[in-house]
Amino acid sequence: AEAPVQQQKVAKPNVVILATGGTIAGSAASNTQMTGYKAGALGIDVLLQAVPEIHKVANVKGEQISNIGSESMNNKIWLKLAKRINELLAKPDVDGIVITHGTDTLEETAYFLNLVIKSDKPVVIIGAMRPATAISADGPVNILNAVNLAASKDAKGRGVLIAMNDNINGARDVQKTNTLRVDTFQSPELGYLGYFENGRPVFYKATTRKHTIDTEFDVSNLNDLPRVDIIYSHVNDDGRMAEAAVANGAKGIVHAGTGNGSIHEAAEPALYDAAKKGIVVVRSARVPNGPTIESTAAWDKAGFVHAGTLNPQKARILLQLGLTKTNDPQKISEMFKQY
Ligand SMILES: NC(=O)CC[C@H](N)C(=O)O
Repeated sequence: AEAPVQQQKVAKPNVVILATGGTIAGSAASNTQMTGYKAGALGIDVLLQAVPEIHKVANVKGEQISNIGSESMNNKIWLKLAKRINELLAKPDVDGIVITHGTDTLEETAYFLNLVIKSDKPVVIIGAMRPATAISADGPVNILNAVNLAASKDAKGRGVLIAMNDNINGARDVQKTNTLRVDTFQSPELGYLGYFENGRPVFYKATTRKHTIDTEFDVSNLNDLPRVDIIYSHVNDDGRMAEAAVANGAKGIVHAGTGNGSIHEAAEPALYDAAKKGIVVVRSARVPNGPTIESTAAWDKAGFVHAGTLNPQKARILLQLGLTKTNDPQKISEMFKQY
């Protein structure tokens, strides 16, 4: 006799949510309060209780990594987070990761993880602009979209993704572009990778830059990262900040220059001195859009690296990781062309 037709039960994907703090876990005194609340006040369990729908999509587990305002993010939490993600994704029964994070430095954590996670499984970062206690809080829908994305096979191999306000941005190109609005995360220069269409992630583009399993960076034996300072140029810049960076032990300096990464002539001597001491200097731009490219000036001769389309805070991360491998500006310059 023929065997009865069996209903094939498709197992739900397993997604782990790692909570680090931020407005998404923020609590205010009233539901009309949109600023001045306490970020990182609510634990992971409270966040997940607000979105029971996620359990239809995936088997979800939560872990608390930290509970801070992301303006206070540091190397220690970054390394803890990266090592935990690598450990989890190495398990065959973990299919994807969602990280909840404050929005202030979300783009930095995203790019850091994009360079050090050793798996092609989906890693999604989200935050919120309105505290969890607010009317029309944006956290819950971002959590639902993020779990959909982390559970999706389509999200594999695309690098770390940011899922906020129904858009999918890539870690390398995303920026917080507005201090208050919920549509703050954009990739103004290079565009979104995709959108959520009725909760379903749909991709239209992919980055050409190396990430995750294709990078040379490995944090598994690191307990700290090299010190890199950012110096923001302006009228009357006189190089004192560059001197202070050197005096405080910077191994690298990112110069957020005017225009196409220009340096004030009064600040040049301090930066040339830094380069002579073996400190790697990267020229980036305080202008929000457009690449920082090579120059005909003495800057290239001095070995200053140009940041391309990375903004100063992202250039800083690539320089930190580059310095774990070499302090040869030429080799670091190659990294800025690849990542
Ligand atoms: N919207 C936010 O998440 C900002 C809150 C806080 N400053 C943080 O980044 O954690």
